[in-house]
Amino acid sequence: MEILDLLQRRRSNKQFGDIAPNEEQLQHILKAALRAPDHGKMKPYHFVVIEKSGMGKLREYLNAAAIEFEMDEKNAAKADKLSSQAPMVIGIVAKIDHQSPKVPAWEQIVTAGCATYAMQLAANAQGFETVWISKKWVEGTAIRHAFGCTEGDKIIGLLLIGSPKEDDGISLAREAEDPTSFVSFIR
Ligand SMILES: Cc1cc2nc3c(=O)[nH]c(=O)nc-3n(C[C@H](O)[C@H](O)[C@H](O)COP(=O)(O)O)c2cc1C
Repeated sequence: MEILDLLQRRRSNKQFGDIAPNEEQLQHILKAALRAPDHGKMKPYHFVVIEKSGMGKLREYLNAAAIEFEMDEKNAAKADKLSSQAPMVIGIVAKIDHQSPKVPAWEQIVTAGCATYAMQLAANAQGFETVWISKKWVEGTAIRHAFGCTEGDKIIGLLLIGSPKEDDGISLAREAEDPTSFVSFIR
């Protein structure tokens, strides 16, 4: 796929087939993350790859969060379902140095966000659907512990990745959007 076409028409999808990226495809995804713009070359992130065999554990962490935050039935059910939606999940932890004299926390979080988006695009480019999920669950004690978070860290997302549900390739927006109303110029 043409890179500009992907950039202009990518979309998220919560429906997945059974196939996860293989080792080589996963490496491409992770290597894309490492080239996110990064003030001070801090690499302020950590990625936790959850494969099919680890989904039972992810389910435990998310269910624990539902209890911890006293979620209503609807959200508890969503938390329970999340681990069965995609064949691979990558957890993204923003490893924030709150003492950095040069790079404020917000810049480090943006870098982790750019890394996440780079992973989405690298997955799309290899024929995989993705969706970035966060919600309150990612603040749970169990998942934070499992992801190796220290106090100042923030889990910014669970990136669900998998093959398209149907055999006809990844879903894309029909056409690029018109940016006119989001742009001004100084000339
Ligand atoms: C930081 C972040 C957190 C998100 N968390 C959720 C979420 O918890 N649940 C959800 O349905 N979508 C969430 N989204 C939005 C989806 O990933 C997706 O972008 C949205 O459904 C719009 O689809 P599109 O990417 O095709 O425009 C989040 C996006 C970002 C950037």
